[in-house]
Amino acid sequence: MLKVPDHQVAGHRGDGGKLGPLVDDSGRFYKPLQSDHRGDTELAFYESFYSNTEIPGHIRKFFPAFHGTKTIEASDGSGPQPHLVLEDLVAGRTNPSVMDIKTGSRTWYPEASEEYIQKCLEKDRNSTSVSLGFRISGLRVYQNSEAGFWQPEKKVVYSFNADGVRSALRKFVSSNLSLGPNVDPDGLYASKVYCHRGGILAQLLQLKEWFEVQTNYHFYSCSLIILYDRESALDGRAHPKVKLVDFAHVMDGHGVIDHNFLGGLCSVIKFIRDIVDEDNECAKCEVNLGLKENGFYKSSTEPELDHEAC
Ligand SMILES: O=P(O)(O)O[C@@H]1[C@@H](OP(=O)(O)O)[C@H](OP(=O)(O)O)[C@H](O)[C@H](OP(=O)(O)O)[C@H]1OP(=O)(O)O
Ligand SMILES: Nc1ncnc2c1ncn2[C@@H]1O[C@H](COP(=O)(O)OP(=O)(O)O)[C@@H](O)[C@H]1O
Repeated sequence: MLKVPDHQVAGHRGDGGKLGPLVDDSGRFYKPLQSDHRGDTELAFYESFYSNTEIPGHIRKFFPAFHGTKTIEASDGSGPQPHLVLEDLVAGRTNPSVMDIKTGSRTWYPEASEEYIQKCLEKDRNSTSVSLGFRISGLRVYQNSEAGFWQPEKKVVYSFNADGVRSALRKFVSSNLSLGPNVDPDGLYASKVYCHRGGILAQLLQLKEWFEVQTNYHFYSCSLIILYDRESALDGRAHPKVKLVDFAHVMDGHGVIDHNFLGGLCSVIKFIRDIVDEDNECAKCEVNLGLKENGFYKSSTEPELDHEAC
């Protein structure tokens, strides 16, 4: 049985008669192949990425598994349409908290039309993309069974400045958002989600190591998805994950570092590190996990990070 995903936080949505992704109950996410070059580009990326034997296994895990394409009834009622068949990143989680971070200060790619570049430039300048190297495109934070999710409206998210981004990243790991906007977010889950062994920070550092050397692809307008399970966060099983999605504008890297994405990634890491640095529980974790050396964060060299409590 296909349905519009409950946990989608950004992008084109399939409700209200529009074209958007669908999910089934066996853990698959069906993204419509966009009719212009975007669909072809994204399909070509998945095929290239999963046939590229140079991509290390510990890097593949940052990408949704790819199961080819399938023609299914589209969400907008337009009849059977081809879709990418992907792993549903939140399958099996009851109330996942999810954030979409569009990474890179520049979302337009060199070969784009002047009209498209202008449209992207406007969004990049009017958001934190240019100033911070990334922007939050959407988020959804689970609170409790009574309050449900905190999910600010799109126009609120799009108006975040640097302080808004900082606050949203802290709210993402807080338990008291339902008490109202005047209550300081408690950051209760920061240690379990951001700096936990195998947590978001360690995964981002691992991804950064790859971006420091990979020159095959340039990831324009691509998003980092960060997610975790709040309900089990306090007993150390938050299962925090970093994933990459949206490859509709991935270009050939031509042997050059993707400094646009890498710069944005470093900036995301810095924002999360600042939250971690202020957190007492996290301070213990950093020492235990050896994330820091002489006061500086070092990149993880562990090929597989596990989820044991630190
Ligand atoms: O169609 P629009 O104007 O809503 O723009 C889409 C963006 O929505 P936004 O307006 O920024 O909320 C949308 O952004 P989000 O994923 O919602 O952040 C995508 O960038 C989409 O591009 P593509 O499907 O990845 O090629 C964008 O589509 P295109 O700009 O490629 O048409
Ligand atoms: N494989 C996936 N599994 C679960 N959710 C996904 C997956 N891919 C994307 N999403 C959700 O859909 C949103 C939009 O995805 P994206 O690929 O950027 O679409 P668009 O091209 O319409 O912008 C993401 O922010 C995320 O919430």
